[in-house]
Amino acid sequence: MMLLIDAGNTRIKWALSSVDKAVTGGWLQQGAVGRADVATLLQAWSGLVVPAAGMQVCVSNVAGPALRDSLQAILQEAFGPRAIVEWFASTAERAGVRNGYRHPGQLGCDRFAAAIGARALFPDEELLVVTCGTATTIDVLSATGVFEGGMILPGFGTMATSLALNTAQLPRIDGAAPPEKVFADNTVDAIVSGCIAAQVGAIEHALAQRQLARPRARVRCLLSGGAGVLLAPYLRLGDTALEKVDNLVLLGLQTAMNHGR
Ligand SMILES: Nc1ncnc2c1ncn2[C@@H]1O[C@H](COP(=O)(O)OP(=O)(O)O)[C@@H](O)[C@H]1O
Ligand SMILES: CC(C)(COP(=O)(O)O)[C@@H](O)C(=O)NCCC(=O)O
Ligand SMILES: [K+]
Repeated sequence: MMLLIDAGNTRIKWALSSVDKAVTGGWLQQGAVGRADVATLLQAWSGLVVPAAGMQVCVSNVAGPALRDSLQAILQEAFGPRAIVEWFASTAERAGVRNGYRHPGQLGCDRFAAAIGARALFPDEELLVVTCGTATTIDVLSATGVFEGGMILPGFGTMATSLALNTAQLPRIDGAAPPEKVFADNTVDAIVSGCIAAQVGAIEHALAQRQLARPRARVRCLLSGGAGVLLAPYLRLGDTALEKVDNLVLLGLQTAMNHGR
């Protein structure tokens, strides 16, 4: 049994996985909580049955040291010394993915995990790995498993919130429905439409740049993260296949754990 944890800047996602190495995904249980509700994880995890050999835990945390301390305390309280915890980190190579960052440790460990998960799902394919969370990241993984590099931009929610914070007249748009028209006739729809355009535009631009650089290569685009569902219907990727994948980071942690260091 393995407890996999993806602590992002907005939400903490987790899943309990069996140790059957042949299976990718196949969660026994899963959940997600907002960062402010991290304490509620104690209740969720205290009920888990701990195997005799202990509970293997793998955490990807990009949400800072305070959240790490909270998670550490919760894991300690839930499992005590029976928790065997790995704090997943970006390294030069893991589970068949080579990290092309100049300083490998600087790459967000969620991005490295997502790349490992992507390669487990589509081995030997060139992939554009897009994660639409607090930030949107757009990363290129070569068919030979090299994380070649990527882009970071404000995520959909972060973009919209920054407008509300930095202007006098623009409201927050939390939970707004997708707009009926691209060129909107009201403020909320205009913000949503603009932020969708920025996100979708960045993804399409990234794909076009990759195709310019390698015209004959086939690329598959993987879309993950909280805002992925909102954005997917607007993406126009031509011949490029689009796969919506839940929990790419958790899949990557599972793959990395099964692969060993
Ligand atoms: N139902 C939804 N519709 C649109 N956007 C959503 C929805 N749920 C979450 N989001 C967006 O997803 C982002 C959080 O996604 P998540 O993958 O949990 O981020 P992180 O990994 O950074 O914690 C928020 O910025 C929010 O904009
Ligand atoms: C880019 C990120 C903020 C994404 O975080 P998220 O949206 O998943 O909360 C995170 O991967 C991070 O802090 N990266 C470190 C810098 C880098 O990857 O280059
Ligand atoms: K992200």
